[in-house]
Amino acid sequence: MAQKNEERLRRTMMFVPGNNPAMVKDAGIYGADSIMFDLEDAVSMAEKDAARDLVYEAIQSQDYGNAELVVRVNGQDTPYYNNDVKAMVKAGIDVVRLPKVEDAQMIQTLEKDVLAAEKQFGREEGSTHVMAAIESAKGVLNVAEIAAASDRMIGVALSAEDYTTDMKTHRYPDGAELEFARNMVLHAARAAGIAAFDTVFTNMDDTEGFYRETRYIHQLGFDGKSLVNPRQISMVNSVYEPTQKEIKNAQNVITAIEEARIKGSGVISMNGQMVDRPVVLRAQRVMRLAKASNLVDEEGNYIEK
Ligand SMILES: CC(=O)SCCNC(=O)CCNC(=O)[C@H](O)C(C)(C)COP(=O)(O)OP(=O)(O)OC[C@H]1O[C@@H](n2cnc3c(N)ncnc32)[C@H](O)[C@@H]1OP(=O)(O)O
Ligand SMILES: O=C([O-])CC(=O)C(=O)O
Ligand SMILES: [Mg+2]
Repeated sequence: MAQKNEERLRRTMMFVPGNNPAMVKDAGIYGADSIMFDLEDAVSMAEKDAARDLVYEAIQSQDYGNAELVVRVNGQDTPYYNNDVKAMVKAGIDVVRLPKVEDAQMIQTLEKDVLAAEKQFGREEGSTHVMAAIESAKGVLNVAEIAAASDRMIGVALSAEDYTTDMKTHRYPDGAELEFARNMVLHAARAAGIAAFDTVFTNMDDTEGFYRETRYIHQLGFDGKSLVNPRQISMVNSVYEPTQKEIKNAQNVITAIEEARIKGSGVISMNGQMVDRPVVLRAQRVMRLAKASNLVDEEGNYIEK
């Protein structure tokens, strides 16, 4: 079952077109934290039913390792939405990603439909998580209530291709057109205690632009990014990978606070720097990222390369 909380890293959520048998089959080999099968915009109208069947079969039969399995279903205003939700819950998907979410009511409808499908197909009630893609001005303005709309919510994602279209602009290299939306999505996610995902970057040849954008959203505090291509996974991971200095510092913080706890104190001084709960929480996140990047062993010791 999917982990809702901080324990699961969600740096990379890779779109996999649901109508492409080879991509669906091999999606697990690239090491994405989350694999997102797409039934929506990557799939033509004529292929909607075939894609749903293909993804359903793959979830049942393929081994995707530890990756979280997500499906982007078709929107609630389409004739495909109901069958998508039913089939994916029946298959045991971890997370249903609803596109073009504009208000909390849409998430409450999804929650009701997911619960009905869990009951119908004998799946554990509450085991299917959901997330929202924010793709319009209305969605951005309502993102705080959307993020808090259901206990099943694990995250909110900004979807900049549709969003910039709605805003009557397009994407520029400096990203100024996304500044407000990025900050709204991120703050809504943090206030609701769920993950924030930045949008896709679609120019496969612009590696420098991809790094620049990833460094920027990492600095803002996003958990990760939606991706369209396996080559983008290692680039995101390298940006999210902590440095040796950050790891050593995190280890010292965790050791020092543990020693302080034994002595009955919650706040200590380390090299002139105050160490309290927020510092410890940041250190624990650094160690989770270090472990996921194979930079430390099970005991948390740095692995010299
Ligand atoms: C705005 C939106 O809604 S975005 C979301 C919808 N869009 C998508 O889902 C698009 C997904 N991505 C793709 O289809 C492709 O990566 C493209 C079209 C962007 C680029 O295609 P290519 O240049 O052919 O990719 P590339 O040469 O890097 O492919 C290398 C390998 O990775 C595989 N691959 C590429 N993209 C993906 C993917 N998203 N998922 C799984 N496998 C993939 C290819 O099949 C290929 O495998 P092979 O070596 O076994 O033949
Ligand atoms: O969710 C995404 O990043 C892709 C997408 O649909 C969009 O940008 O409109
Ligand atoms: Mg979109």
